[in-house]
Amino acid sequence: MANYLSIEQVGVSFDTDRGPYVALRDVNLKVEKGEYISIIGHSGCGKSTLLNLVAGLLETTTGAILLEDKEVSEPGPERAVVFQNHSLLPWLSVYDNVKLAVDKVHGKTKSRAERRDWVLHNLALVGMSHAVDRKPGEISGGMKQRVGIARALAMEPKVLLLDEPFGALDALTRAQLQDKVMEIQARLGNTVIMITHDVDEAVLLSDRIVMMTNGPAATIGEILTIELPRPRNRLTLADNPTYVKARTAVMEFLYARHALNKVEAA
Ligand SMILES: Nc1ncnc2c1ncn2[C@@H]1O[C@H](COP(=O)(O)OP(=O)(O)OP(=O)(O)O)[C@@H](O)[C@H]1O
Repeated sequence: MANYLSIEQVGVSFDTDRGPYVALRDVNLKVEKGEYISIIGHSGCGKSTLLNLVAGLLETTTGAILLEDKEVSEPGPERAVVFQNHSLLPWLSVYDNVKLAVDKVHGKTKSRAERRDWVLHNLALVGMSHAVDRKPGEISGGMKQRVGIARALAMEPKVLLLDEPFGALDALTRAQLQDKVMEIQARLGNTVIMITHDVDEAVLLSDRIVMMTNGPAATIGEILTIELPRPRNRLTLADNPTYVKARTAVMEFLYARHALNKVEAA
């Protein structure tokens, strides 16, 4: 099968006052359609840089990113991003925030009524039907994040890019939203790339966990395949040997083999 998303020999170097800073070097990754990939690594290793490259928000210095054999060179609705700090427009209602994206992407292909149904359908998917008329300032952080996910899904992206989507949420809301995303992915078969700092989140949600080495010149250190059947249930997995083993492997990578030394971490 041809590669769906292919990150080939990618390197990124930033110009800084002190000369070029090589953030990423020799990053290679092939992602299959429908895969759920997590990227984990210490702060500053280049996770967001990698995600921004796939989003087309940043250009590679070397190498290329191909989606269905087409080189990624700019942002596009086929690669929708959900950021940690929900980027909803505060003066628009929940409905209008999603509608804006739907009009942009489906303005020419769907009728007015179809677009309205599509906005409502995606808000229902994330469990937000009850708050369509509210403004972002009137809903919780978890609800805002749901709207951000609905907005991204409504664009029917080939790849959904999640940059620490649950990072700012309390533990309970986080768990609820993780379950929601798993449920949606099971239903729609989205291809997802998610940045996380949370080992349990990575193991629970992913088909594969991409573990990054520390910068400068960070790269993929190891890729761990999570052989757990779906649907996955956080309660029954807690003492599942495969789960525990995967969790330990990620911890070992991050805190033993690629631990940040105290000077770096300071
Ligand atoms: N525009 C830029 N100019 C210069 N250096 C940059 C730029 N963007 C990122 N960097 C540097 O590149 C490295 C990778 O940054 P990036 O934000 O991708 O890391 P990260 O792994 O996502 O970090 P975190 O987990 O803290 O969000 C860091 O050292 C950062 O300081």
